[in-house]
Amino acid sequence: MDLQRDTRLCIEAAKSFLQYLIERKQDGQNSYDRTSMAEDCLIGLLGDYSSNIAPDQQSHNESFRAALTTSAYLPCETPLEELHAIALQDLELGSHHRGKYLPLRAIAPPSRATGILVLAEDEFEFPIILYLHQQEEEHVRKATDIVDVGALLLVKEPYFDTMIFGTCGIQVDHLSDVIYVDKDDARVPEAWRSSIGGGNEDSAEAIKMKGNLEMAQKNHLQAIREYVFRFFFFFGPALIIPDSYTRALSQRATPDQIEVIKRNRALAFLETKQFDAALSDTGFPNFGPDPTEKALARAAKALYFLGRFKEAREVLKKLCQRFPDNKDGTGTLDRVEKRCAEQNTGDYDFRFLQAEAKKRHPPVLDHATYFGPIEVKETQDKGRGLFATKAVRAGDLLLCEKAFGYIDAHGYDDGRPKITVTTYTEKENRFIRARTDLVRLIVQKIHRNPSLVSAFTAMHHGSYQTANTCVVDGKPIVDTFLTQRIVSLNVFNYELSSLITHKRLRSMKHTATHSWGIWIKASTINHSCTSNAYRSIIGDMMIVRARQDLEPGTEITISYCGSEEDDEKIMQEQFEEWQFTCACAICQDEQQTEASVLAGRRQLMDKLDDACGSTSRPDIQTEAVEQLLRALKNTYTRPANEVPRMRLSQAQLLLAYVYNAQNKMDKVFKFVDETLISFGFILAGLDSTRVSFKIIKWGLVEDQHVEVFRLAQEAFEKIQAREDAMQAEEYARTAFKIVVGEDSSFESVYGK
Ligand SMILES: C[S@@+](CC[C@H](N)C(=O)[O-])C[C@H]1O[C@@H](n2cnc3c(N)ncnc32)[C@H](O)[C@@H]1O
Repeated sequence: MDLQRDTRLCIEAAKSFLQYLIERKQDGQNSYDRTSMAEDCLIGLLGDYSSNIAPDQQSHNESFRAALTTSAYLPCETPLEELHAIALQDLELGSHHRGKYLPLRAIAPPSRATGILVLAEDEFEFPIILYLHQQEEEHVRKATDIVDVGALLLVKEPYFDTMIFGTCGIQVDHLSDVIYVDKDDARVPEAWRSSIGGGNEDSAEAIKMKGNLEMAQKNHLQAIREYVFRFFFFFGPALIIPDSYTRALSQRATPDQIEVIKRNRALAFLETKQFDAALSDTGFPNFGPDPTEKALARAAKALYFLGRFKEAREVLKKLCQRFPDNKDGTGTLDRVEKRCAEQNTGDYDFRFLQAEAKKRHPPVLDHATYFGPIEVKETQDKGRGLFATKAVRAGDLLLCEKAFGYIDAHGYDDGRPKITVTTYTEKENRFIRARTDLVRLIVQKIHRNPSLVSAFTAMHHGSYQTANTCVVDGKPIVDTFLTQRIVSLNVFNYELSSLITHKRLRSMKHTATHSWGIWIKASTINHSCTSNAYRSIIGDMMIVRARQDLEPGTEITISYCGSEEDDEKIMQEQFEEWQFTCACAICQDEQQTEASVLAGRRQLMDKLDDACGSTSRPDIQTEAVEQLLRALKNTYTRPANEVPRMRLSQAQLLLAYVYNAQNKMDKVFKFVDETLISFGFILAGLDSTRVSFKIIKWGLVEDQHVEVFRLAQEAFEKIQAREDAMQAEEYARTAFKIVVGEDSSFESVYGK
């Protein structure tokens, strides 16, 4: 959020609060003490908030909260009925008031910072700033829909602390720590009940009608969203709140009325992405002997969004059977059948996925997750890991997983307001913003859908001590700090698709990662610099393919940070974020090699870079480069198929191209061979022995290998070795499939 805008919002909120105080003062409703305290509070808020922002910083942006997060603390695990009320004057600064709850009433309109700021009072009319974090963004739900003037809330185990503006207030970091209540709630102070006016006289039917009216008022938007919902699988702003129906259900009603109210509320829950609750309101799985069309249709939708495609299919079959005229039934059944097929076989229409990823913003795709021959097991020293359950070949699909949470940071460049902390660079900024948004997205998702909590919280979270309870007051406990930790240890970032990355690398352009996501199963894969699997991306679908032939029981590994770094120190620094030290063959070899040898290798590498980097291909001093390569090879004691030497490959490939241009075919084969050997491949048929071309062992396939195999193909064609050329082309295609995730786009990049 733009600081200027942020400040303006605060000032506006503060002004309206001051106005409110003045009016109350004029009405004789306010004691002087209280008003002056409120004013102090505001002066603190406005003064510190705006004076902290130097004018030259105002064009910069970012999440204050991201930079100034409080130390982690656990959410409240105690049911409300076991907590005791506390008043503001009894709060201690810097304390989490365990065992207590604080009833508050909002007394000014809310404003947005990275969360929602609202001025509230307790029953003794003491004002306080309440800072609600992890709330939905304004474009999803208006702040006034969350907490407007007059809203009553109970803050569980309130955390009273100084805030970023230098004033003090109540920080609510965990969504489950605040409960919004009705004026009828027994815990609402008596004074507020009477001031708000009479009890609830509306009948269930009357309140239901109100709910229907709310729905009807959104008719136009609703129609649009229904269209989007069906065809683009994307929700627009969640405007319909199921509260009226919930209130209606708390009144006396006949079973038929309850049935109807629940069905209506199911739709409202669907609209607000509360799929568990929607499903429960439809009656699923026991619809009774005479299920209604709406109950079946809504249950199927909820199941679809929860990824429970097989159950959705059964419900839809029932819907189509009983209500053959239902306009959604057959179409949705077709779609569900496709998801079931994807889930069972991993048979995706990848061309379609690529097209969808380009078209959708954000590129969140409508496809099912496939898990191939894999299982999660404990490793000896790396926590859990993913293992192959069957023999697989290089290029085989191990999994294709839809993201649990996904953020496309493209929006930060133009459309949406930027947020930046001035002490962070632009790149770090994007990084912080994306993570902050991803945490909020996940917190919101699991808060709304308790059935998803356990899979997410089982993800690796290092030494973080989690709460002992999962559910309190009938709602899932959502620990923001645990979510932050899980995101930081498991997040990956990408371009829109690996196909785009591949094309960019091919044309020597820089790649730019914009998207951040969490993939639950894929996150069980441990790192190795000599990994035997490769992850690629299409929109929010992560694809993991075998990079080599794998025996059953082999631990599947991927590289967390690319293989271009071969400086051990730099590599290990990258792992600090994940809190481990890599002990793969490359890292071990670096550690065991004498410092003088490493220094000599670095010097030779610099010379090699100079020899290759400054000249255009035909001008390269081939003999000098070959000599440097020979000297470099002598600095390694173990063979390349055990300890790959990726950095040598660039010069080797360059030589292969130069010799190809000079039609020195023996040299072409030699340097194609050496390029691949540097990546750990073992090959036959690329030397003077006239055996057929064959990969005996796949190495660490990377994007450039598609070109390497195509060069081999061209060279074989030149010497009329057709079968070997065809074999090389097949390898090029397999390499493409591994790095891009699919090979249906191969021709679009390389032609026929
Ligand atoms: C994305 S998780 C991988 C799955 C994790 N092992 C689990 O139990 O869920 C990343 C964490 O796994 C561990 N890890 C991954 N690769 C490792 C390696 N090569 N050596 C040691 N620990 C590793 C580290 O604790 C790291 O923070």
